[in-house]
Amino acid sequence: MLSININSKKYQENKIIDNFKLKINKSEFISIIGPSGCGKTSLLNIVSNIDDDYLGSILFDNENISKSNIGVMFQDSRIIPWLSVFENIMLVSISKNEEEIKNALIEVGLKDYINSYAKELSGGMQRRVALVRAFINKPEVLLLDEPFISLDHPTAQSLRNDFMRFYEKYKPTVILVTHDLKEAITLSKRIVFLDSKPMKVILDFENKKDFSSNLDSLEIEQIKENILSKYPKILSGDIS
Ligand SMILES: Nc1ncnc2c1ncn2[C@@H]1O[C@H](COP(=O)(O)OP(=O)(O)OP(=O)(O)O)[C@@H](O)[C@H]1O
Repeated sequence: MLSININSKKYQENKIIDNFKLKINKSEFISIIGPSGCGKTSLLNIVSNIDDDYLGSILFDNENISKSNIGVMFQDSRIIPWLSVFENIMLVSISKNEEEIKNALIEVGLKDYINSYAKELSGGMQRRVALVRAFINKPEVLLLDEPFISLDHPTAQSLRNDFMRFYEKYKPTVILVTHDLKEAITLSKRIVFLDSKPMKVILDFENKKDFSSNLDSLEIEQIKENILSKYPKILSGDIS
């Protein structure tokens, strides 16, 4: 279990998180939706150990999260442009297993680009490299900050499919931050809606849909409409 318990997070005198608690089961995939500025990125920074300037504790399997293997994926791919695709993955790989890296790149359709410079790839391909990088060390916890944003619809859709294949294979505990309610409904069985000042959970929604459906299906649209009509308070200008 991932146990998030943040008593306080401040930037200077501005307290953005106050007594926030969230428990996520092992291998559970949750989405987090909340208004801009409520503290989602700050939360991911704390869980991923990027930020240790807070009061509270983050435990995974009852141990401090700093002992866990954590993967991340952000809005931008954050790959190194002057290294090859292969070198970008090798750089972060713990096992340094060349065969494994090549197979993972082939699995996301980058067979012909393994030795290309990362800067030569399209935005969608760069995001695939970031996807392989996020999973290459078989993380126990995977944190995603809008990883499918700013891509055209088919590219985003195919990246989501690749992502779900890797998720099913390695089953990490996942937190996905997104503003896209349909994306959250399509990918995750639990959606946590937040509000701001300070950050708090306003709805912890269990998504009981059949997980084979795709984002453009009528079923997903209907679940979205149901959620929005049943819980109008979660409506914010940031949800699409
Ligand atoms: N380094 C910082 N210094 C000061 N204030 C910060 C810093 N980082 C974030 N904040 C403030 O903390 C609050 C939460 O920011 P955060 O980026 O975590 O929100 P968010 O929910 O991820 O927003 P968005 O959806 O727009 O990405 C905001 O009011 C922001 O201005």
